[in-house]
Amino acid sequence: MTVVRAKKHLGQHFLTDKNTAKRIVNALRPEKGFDKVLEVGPGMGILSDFLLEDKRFESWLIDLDIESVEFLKTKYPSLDKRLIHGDFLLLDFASVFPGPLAIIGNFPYNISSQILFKVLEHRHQVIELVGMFQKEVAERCAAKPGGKDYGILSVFLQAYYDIAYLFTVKAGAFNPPPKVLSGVIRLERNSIDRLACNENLFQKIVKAGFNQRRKTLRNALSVIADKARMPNHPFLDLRAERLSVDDFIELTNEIEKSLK
Ligand SMILES: C[S@@+](CC[C@H](N)C(=O)[O-])C[C@H]1O[C@@H](n2cnc3c(N)ncnc32)[C@H](O)[C@@H]1O
Repeated sequence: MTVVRAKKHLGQHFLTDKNTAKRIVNALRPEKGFDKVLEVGPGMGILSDFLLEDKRFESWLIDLDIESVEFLKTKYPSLDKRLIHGDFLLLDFASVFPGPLAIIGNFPYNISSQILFKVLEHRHQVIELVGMFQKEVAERCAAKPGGKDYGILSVFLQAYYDIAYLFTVKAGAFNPPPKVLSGVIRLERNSIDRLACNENLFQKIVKAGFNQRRKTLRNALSVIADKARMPNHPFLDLRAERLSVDDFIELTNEIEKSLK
């Protein structure tokens, strides 16, 4: 079988280390309630080999690269409609996967944030994600309050998912090797009721707070409402990076009350 030529614009760095591939697939926890797994960007199938062996769930693959898809068609002739040629970012989830599912991938790093925002958009279906990102992005997802990595992506993701940083992968595990280290993380959907607040206002507050992250929240949030209408709450004297997700929820509820 000829191999797929690595294309830079598709973020193609093929993992060659089978042990790493196995560790990524083994990090899935179907006992959490999914029976379908969608692999984003299977490339030449190093993760798919392990996924398709696992009979606890049904695996689906989507790749944007026609050369990869042709390669995988020959490699896994029985996959049929479970091998999709298409753009994950444009995938109409509801029509292909009506129920709960997990997402896995050694993701193309050039579209990491878009992948994560797509997952957030479909958070009611995506109950788990296991995958590899550029190490910095993986660290940002899992970051705790107080550090420079903690930002909008961390708060939005952690509002809906419990996140664990699993392990780091060196550039030498890929062909061609990327210029950066990689990190594998797992996102698990947390309790649906956690976000007991006005989600729209929550998102506005988080965005405004981090957009001017060196200012106290009282100053940064003046784009949302006049300072005089803000509650007298101690969180407003802090910078956004000091607040946990639960603190942001509490603040959202306080601000909503005082704006009524
Ligand atoms: C980093 S490579 C990983 C390939 C393979 N999983 C591996 O571990 O060797 C990323 C893969 O994502 C695919 N890809 C890039 N953009 C995509 C998109 N928007 N939707 C689906 N797949 C995409 C690329 O074609 C490539 O196969």
